[in-house]
Amino acid sequence: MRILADENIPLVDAFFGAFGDIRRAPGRSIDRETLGDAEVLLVRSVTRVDEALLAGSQVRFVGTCTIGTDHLDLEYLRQAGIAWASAPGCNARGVVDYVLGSLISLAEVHGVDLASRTYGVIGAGQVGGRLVDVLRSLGWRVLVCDPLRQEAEGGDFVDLPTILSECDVLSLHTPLTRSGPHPTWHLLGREELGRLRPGSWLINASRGAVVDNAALRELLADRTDLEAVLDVWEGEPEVDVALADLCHIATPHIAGYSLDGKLRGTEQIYQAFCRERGLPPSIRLDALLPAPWLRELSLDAGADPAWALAMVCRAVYDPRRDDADFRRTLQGGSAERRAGFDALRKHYPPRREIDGLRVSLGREAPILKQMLKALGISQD
Ligand SMILES: NC(=O)C1=CN([C@@H]2O[C@H](COP(=O)(O)OP(=O)(O)OC[C@H]3O[C@@H](n4cnc5c(N)ncnc54)[C@H](O)[C@@H]3O)[C@@H](O)[C@H]2O)C=CC1
Ligand SMILES: O=C(O)C(=O)[C@H](O)COP(=O)(O)O
Repeated sequence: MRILADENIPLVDAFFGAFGDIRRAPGRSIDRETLGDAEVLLVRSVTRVDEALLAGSQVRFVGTCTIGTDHLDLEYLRQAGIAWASAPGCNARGVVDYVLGSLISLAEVHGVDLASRTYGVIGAGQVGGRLVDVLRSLGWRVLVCDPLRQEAEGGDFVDLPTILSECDVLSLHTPLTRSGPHPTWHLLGREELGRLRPGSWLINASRGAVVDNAALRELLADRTDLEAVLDVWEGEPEVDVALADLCHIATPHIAGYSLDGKLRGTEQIYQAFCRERGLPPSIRLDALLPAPWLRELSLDAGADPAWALAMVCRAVYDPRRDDADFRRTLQGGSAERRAGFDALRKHYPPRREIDGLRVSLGREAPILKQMLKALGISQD
């Protein structure tokens, strides 16, 4: 069997080597010619998979090692009878860790107690749902907007205008959709952005075009009370440099780039491929994951909880480093910036997820214990 894989998919040989010959190509340059006679196509989010790419090809299975599927033309795949799979939830924890790290940085700069803010999570699936659980377990007030879940489940959801009028922090976790009853393209357009509360913080680690980037740039230039954290950009790898300059944290679409999340993505596609072929999966990620560089921390039971939260989160992941790396790439011309965006993603350092850490407390400390539990951290 002939397999073509994005060169940035880790562990392709380990999981797919037994199935046939594997060729690799940069995801953005995969076209009809690169595809050749491949029967299996493994991609990440940067390859547009549609009729233009696949018509007349021999591809029978497409796997995207990502949560998002907006780069796949699912209707075409269905009509063409081509099996496909994505990796739901694979890197959700990494995105939650990114949001936590961003909040900690914002709180430090503004001298704000994170517990005093009201959080609005827009889109409460794998990522948003986990974020809501963590924030609520920390004892913070969280409002959730997810009209699809609201219609399906009823319950404790609010609409977008309520989020805009009541929340000090907005975090976007919807897919990018352009049709259907609740499309998300420019969900936060000029009008919605204009209704942000004074001193609001906006975090977008979903897809760039969920926010009108030009409108956000104009707003941030005008209203210095607002803060934005952007991991995703309209038109990436091209980035609106003026917008990035106005952001508190700006990163090149790496919010979900935990090592665990990336490897899980490959494993999930391997499992989906095995299911498709009626084969029992025989390779497990547990056996392939390297040990984390940091396994354990010890906290004194008398530590201040807000300080401890920041220390523990930052010990594992601090998005300020990614922000600094990214800003250096924004100095050059357009071609250099695009290359810089992709190079940072291709050579991303190993980053682990917070819930892989163990923390010992020494003696009883109920508030710290609850904080660690909220983060999903095991305690001795
Ligand atoms: N920056 C990054 O590195 C990453 C970005 N992502 C992006 O985050 C998105 C969300 O990921 P998951 O939570 O795993 O997806 P998911 O499909 O589990 O959840 C998405 C949620 O958004 C809701 N939703 C859809 N339209 C909405 C609307 N108009 N308003 C409010 N809610 C709406 C859905 O009902 C669903 O509950 C992905 O589709 C992907 O685009 C995902 C992983 C990493
Ligand atoms: O899983 C998703 O959805 C994401 O956004 C991924 O983190 C994107 O990773 P790449 O495919 O852009 O490497």
